[in-house]
Amino acid sequence: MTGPAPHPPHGHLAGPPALHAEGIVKRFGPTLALDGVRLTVAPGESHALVGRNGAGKSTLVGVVTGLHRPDAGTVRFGGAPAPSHGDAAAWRARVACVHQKPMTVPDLTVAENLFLGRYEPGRPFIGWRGLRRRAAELLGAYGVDADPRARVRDLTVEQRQFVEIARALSFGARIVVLDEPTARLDAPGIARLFTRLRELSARGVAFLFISHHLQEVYELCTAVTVYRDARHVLTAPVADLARSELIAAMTGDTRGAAGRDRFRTTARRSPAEQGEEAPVPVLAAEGLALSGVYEPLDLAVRPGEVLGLAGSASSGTVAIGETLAGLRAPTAGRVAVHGREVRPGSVPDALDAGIGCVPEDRHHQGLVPGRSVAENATLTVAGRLGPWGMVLPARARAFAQEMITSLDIRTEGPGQDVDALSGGNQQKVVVARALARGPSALIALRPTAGVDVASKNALLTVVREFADAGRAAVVVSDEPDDLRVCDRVLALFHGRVVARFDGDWDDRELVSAMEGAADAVTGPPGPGDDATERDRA
Ligand SMILES: Nc1ncnc2c1ncn2[C@@H]1O[C@H](COP(=O)(O)OP(=O)(O)OP(=O)(O)O)[C@@H](O)[C@H]1O
Repeated sequence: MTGPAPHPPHGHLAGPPALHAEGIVKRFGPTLALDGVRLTVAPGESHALVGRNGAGKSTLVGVVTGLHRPDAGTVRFGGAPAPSHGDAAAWRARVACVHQKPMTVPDLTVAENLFLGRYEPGRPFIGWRGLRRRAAELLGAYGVDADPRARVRDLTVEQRQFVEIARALSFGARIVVLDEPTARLDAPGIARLFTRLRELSARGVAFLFISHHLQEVYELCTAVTVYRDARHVLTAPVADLARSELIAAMTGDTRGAAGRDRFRTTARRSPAEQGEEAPVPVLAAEGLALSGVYEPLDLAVRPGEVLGLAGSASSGTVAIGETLAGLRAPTAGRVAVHGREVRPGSVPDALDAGIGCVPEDRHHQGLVPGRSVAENATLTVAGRLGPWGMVLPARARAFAQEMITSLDIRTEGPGQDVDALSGGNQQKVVVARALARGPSALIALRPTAGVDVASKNALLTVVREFADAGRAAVVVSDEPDDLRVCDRVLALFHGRVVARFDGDWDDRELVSAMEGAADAVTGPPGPGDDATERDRA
């Protein structure tokens, strides 16, 4: 299926490619991150770049945005050679990148952010009124609904992304790189983003879209390029490529190893179905509440069980998971492991009680930069492996090696610096770390964010096996694919349980419950199933 670059979707947008990269080679020390790859994005085209964790996507983004100087190869914008390295303003005028992490300055206003780094010729002072007026015009021109006087920190993720896009386009860029732009948006936000991107495409703006969500690729993009192990594998019109072919190109496996229904066959362990008496829960919460975030909740996760907490960004599910793991103190209620009460809001006590956590923000709560994969994977067991600061390398390396294999972490080995791993592989190290101490209960907050489609299954299999060994797991996610590993799922909307799913469920019902369409607890209650909301009045 390798072929020439796809044609632009609309005849009137023909012209030299918005972006053309060819023969790009990039090394990081001994690692060959890009091995002679190419990429061509036509004007007005929405082009997806996909590949497994570590395939080289972010490195390519770095090369075409002027961040990394390639060791070989050429980059052209609209037919003209890329600016010289170091001329940041010239790069910004050609290509923009909207990262998962906002590049805007949170304490400045929208207007200030839009005109940051631009001087007005002949005017020594900034005219604030003029600035705001021009900001309003710019926002209007790109259909961005944000007040120029608002501080960027007060904007929603969605508004911030639009401000960044408007800013980039006003610099003259005709191609925008979107790196996992939907990661922190809920379903309506994603729909609005896509509508806006389609409008901009129709006006000739090209997009390079990096995503592990293949359904989004099919929804938004007209062409797709696949990289695998630092090489270009395929470029094709999205419409011509079946999902199975796309996954096969990413994994190099034509036998469909990344089958999505893997967990459907796993026997779910609802005691109700098995007619058993409910065993004593491993992890229990009673009347757990966080004022203004989620309402009082009882939970009981039994041995062998994976409980799902499903909900969008504002549902409170992440906060519940963080409370269970001691990252937040609840305003009411208690948490216990095997009947032992855990001190509220204490991570060390939660760890001692046997709770392991995969936090949502791996950059702040997950990894220690500048340390090896083995050190990071075993951080919480430092005490067991040896005195502080003297982690026994052999045991740490053995555990890390086991995790590298079972979680499919792409690294040169346990001794590699964690900073050198790709984003998805760093996430897997965070999962390893949560398991390092042999916890009884695992709390996994959006564990597969940034993880590629094949690695997702490896990771969810690890969660399933963790529970199957008689322990308990809680998976917080808004992705039906993640929730398939669960025995039962509670769907939350605005801090309240709105639906319960037991046994086999329909993903569409689950998604509509997360979007607030269901406002009743559904599904048969199991005996002793106390995972319902309390004190609703
Ligand atoms: N700063 C760096 N130093 C050393 N190696 C690096 C560095 N950045 C990336 N690499 C290596 O380059 C390769 C490609 O990484 P890259 O981040 O481009 O992958 P990716 O496709 O974006 O992956 P992901 O989907 O996980 O984000 C990986 O083997 C990675 O370990």
